[in-house]
Amino acid sequence: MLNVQNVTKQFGKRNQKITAVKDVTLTLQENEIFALIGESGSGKSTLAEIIVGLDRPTHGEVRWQATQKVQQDQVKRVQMVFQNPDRSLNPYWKVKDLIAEPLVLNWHSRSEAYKRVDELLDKVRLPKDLRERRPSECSGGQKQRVAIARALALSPSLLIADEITSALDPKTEEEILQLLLALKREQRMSILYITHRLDTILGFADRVVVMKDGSVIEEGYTDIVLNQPKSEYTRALLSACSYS
Ligand SMILES: Nc1ncnc2c1ncn2[C@@H]1O[C@H](COP(=O)(O)OP(=O)(O)OP(=O)(O)O)[C@@H](O)[C@H]1O
Repeated sequence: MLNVQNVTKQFGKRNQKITAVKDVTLTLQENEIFALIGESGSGKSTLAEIIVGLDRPTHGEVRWQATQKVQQDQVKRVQMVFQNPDRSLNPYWKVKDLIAEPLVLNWHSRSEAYKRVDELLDKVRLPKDLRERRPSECSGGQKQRVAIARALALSPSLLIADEITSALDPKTEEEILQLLLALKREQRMSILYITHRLDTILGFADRVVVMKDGSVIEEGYTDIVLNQPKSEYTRALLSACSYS
């Protein structure tokens, strides 16, 4: 579905360059959950922002279906949910307006957009009475579901979830993972799931890429990478989260 081809991203000026992503090549398939794993600073968010079109690579490119370059319009095909809903959701807006916003920005009338809000709340298993609430009147898990509903409004084929469960308790985290699995099944969408915790992805992600210092260290089917890690780095990540 999408190829990331030799992508490198550097920040900073000539004598103080930081290479956040180094020559990364990977392919995302249709209808799969693809996990991007690595410790803090390994380049996961930078790569995600390049895929979603929020940033441009210094070298390399992102291509859809082997032929099309990512363009402005294709940003609709990929939507991103961020770690902290308190930063991504406007606190003064009601849930119905937060979810309707991408539709209104894409030429739907407000009444048409509001009609879709109930359907989107349903998709993320939230009750309709949440429509009139503001983010401060929702729990952390509910806020992430609102952010997911908003991301689903434009029916993307790829959803990027960047550490979306890191502020949630284990039970709510598990519920969000189950929701993503259901969305993959029901919407036939792909999900790029970014986390630093390897233990959350078994039985969830189909494939995994392990990143370190901007480079891909290891890649493969999740159960194989977790049960037979090839690199020392992956083994260390596994023992850090006491996976056995
Ligand atoms: N806008 C920027 N300007 C300069 N350096 C940046 C910028 N964005 C990221 N970096 C640097 O690039 C490297 C990779 O950062 P990135 O946020 O992609 O890592 P990450 O794996 O997502 O980390 P985390 O899990 O902590 O979010 C880090 O060294 C970071 O300091």
